[in-house]
Amino acid sequence: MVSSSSAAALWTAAPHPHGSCIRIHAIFHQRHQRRGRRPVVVASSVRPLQAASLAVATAPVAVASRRTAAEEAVYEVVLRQAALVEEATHRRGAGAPRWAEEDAVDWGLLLGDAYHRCGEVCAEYAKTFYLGTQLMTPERRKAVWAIYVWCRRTDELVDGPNSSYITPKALDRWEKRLEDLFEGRPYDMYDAALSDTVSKFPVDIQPFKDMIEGMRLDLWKSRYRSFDELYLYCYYVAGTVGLMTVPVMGIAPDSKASTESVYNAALALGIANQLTNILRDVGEDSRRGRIYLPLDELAEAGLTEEDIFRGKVTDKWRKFMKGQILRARLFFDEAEKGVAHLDSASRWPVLASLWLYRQILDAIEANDYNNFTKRAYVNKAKKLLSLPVAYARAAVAS
Ligand SMILES: CC(C)=CCC/C(C)=C/CC/C(C)=C/CC/C(C)=C/[C@@H]1[C@@H](COP(=O)(O)OP(=O)(O)O)[C@]1(C)CC/C=C(\C)CC/C=C(\C)CCC=C(C)C
Ligand SMILES: [Mn+2]
Repeated sequence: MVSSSSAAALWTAAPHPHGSCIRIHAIFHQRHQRRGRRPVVVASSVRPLQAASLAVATAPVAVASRRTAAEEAVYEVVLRQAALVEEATHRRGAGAPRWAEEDAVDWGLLLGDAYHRCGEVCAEYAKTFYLGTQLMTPERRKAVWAIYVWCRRTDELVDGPNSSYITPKALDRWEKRLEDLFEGRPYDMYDAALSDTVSKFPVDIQPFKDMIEGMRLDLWKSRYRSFDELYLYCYYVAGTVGLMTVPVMGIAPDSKASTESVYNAALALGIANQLTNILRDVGEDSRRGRIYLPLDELAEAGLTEEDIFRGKVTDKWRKFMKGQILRARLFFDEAEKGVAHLDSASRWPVLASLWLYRQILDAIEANDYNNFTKRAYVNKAKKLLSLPVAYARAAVAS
């Protein structure tokens, strides 16, 4: 949660810069058909983990199972984003970056200031992550900050001090504003930074729209019947972040991995983070009338909604939690495999954030699965240590 002064800072209106008219054309399917590529068959090593991990509490991962409807929907976006990146690489090879043709307007000082403010917001809300961005190239660092700020603001709409005023209409307006900034018509300074970022990197608008969709869900949905439903929610609010950021962080030029597999790993990191968030916040969410746990799995474990509201740690609860933690760890494992394929300067912050988040799961165990009244957290010393350790690991991997 954030302080109201920070929230206010995020919402400060700023001058409307006159942007260039840069359009993102993310028409994966058309290109796909035009080039007569094979339909995409997802190899088991790169397919999302969702269906596989349904059986998490009882059996080893059954990777061969078919993709579910939610996975299909999410994977479409992964492919689209991957195709955009491949196209950008292709064009760069041909000596004509897509964005260079139209990027005629120099926003000069205004833009510098906009990015600077994004950095300040990051430093305030996410210190470790901010530190982790310091080794990235300035262009990449600024772009990740701009994406971070847009995500933070979007989350603020439904979780911040003004959340009680937020209606679906307000989210529609936020989405229109997103479309405008992708077309070079930013509304304020933070938007201007993102507008510049999406003109320079091959970022697709869909993950951003999907994050807003996740916030729409939060306005009315407080139960998830199955993991399939929960997976889609996690994709919307967190998996999308992976898809937004990989085009900026870059894939290592010498990586042999397919673009899709790197995106899958990025998606997995977002899902893992959100599942961890959910497991950490069970008590807090239940006090707001929300249960982000798959109801069918709760029932299978012999637990009811009442048990969640009562908040008593029982053996049934411990067993249930062990299964949920195992599933979150599987997603982290999947994500970790992808980190080595990122551009070397970007591995460090990603690895550090992965380790930090994963340690929240250890903390839940250390609290004897009492996530009703005890908040699982990673202490400052561990947080600080994660950066140099991740740095050393990332250096070894390059
Ligand atoms: C190949 C490979 C592994 C690439 C890595 C790709 C990558 C960087 C993935 C990032 C994954 C990530 C950090 C996801 C964020 C997940 C998250 C915690 C989402 C939160 C949603 C709502 O949660 P809730 O309301 O339940 O909880 P709170 O109490 O509000 O916390 C979010 C808050 C959505 C908004 C997300 C952000 C503000 C984070 C955005 C982060 C970035 C743009 C930077 C990511 C970069 C690095 C280096 C970690
Ligand atoms: Mn939130």
